[in-house]
Amino acid sequence: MENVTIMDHPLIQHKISRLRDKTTGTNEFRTLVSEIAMLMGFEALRDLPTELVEIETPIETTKQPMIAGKKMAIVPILRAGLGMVDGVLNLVPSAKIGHIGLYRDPETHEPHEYYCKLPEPIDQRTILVVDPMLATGGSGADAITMIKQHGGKNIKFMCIIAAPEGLERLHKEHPDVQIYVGALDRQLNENAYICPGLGDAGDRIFGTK
Ligand SMILES: O=P(O)(O)OC[C@H]1O[C@H](OP(=O)(O)OP(=O)(O)O)[C@H](O)[C@@H]1O
Ligand SMILES: O=c1cc[nH]c(=O)[nH]1
Ligand SMILES: [Mg+2]
Repeated sequence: MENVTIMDHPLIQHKISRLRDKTTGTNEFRTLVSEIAMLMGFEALRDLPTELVEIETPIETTKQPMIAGKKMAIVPILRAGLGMVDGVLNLVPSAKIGHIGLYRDPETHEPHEYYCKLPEPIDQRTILVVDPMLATGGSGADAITMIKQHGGKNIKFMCIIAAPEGLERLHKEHPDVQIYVGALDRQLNENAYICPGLGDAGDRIFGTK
């Protein structure tokens, strides 16, 4: 699929396997989500624009590449996306952060919006939307639609685990968005949870249930 990257790095795979284990507690779970976000972010941001900047080394003056401007936004989908923000911020400490609040109705599995605040000027930023889980794809697709309605253009989406159904939906509704997936799982179950998955990412990050 064009614009879709499935991570195959052994370090990422190992950490995702640790996340799946139901005996992994909140503390380790949070750390792993943050580490995976950083490793995936490294790949997702490989096309960040650079510009040549004059630098004086102890030997001579030279022009060398540096990240152009400070026009990046990380946009977590609340709540679970929050767990991925720190990891990406390690890579781009000056990034601005937007928030999109969506929860999935437990019966219909449809996403409901409850918050949206994005950094301006959103149309000039590289936007990295983060959410650990892409299940039916409804939340991811709606979040990207909201960002586009606010003027966002250059959008990437990064999730740790995706179901085939969600990946297909997101790609179909937003073919322009580059999608980065840590692991592509088998299927959704009757409650629209990802199998084998890791359970409810938000509950495991925040210790709720
Ligand atoms: O692809 P979808 O079928 O839309 O499902 C994925 C969404 O479900 C989870 O959020 P949830 O609604 O549990 O909210 P939470 O992060 O507050 O727990 C997850 O973090 C995604 O946002
Ligand atoms: O498997 C799933 C599906 C949606 N949201 C989650 O947190 N986990
Ligand atoms: Mg949840």
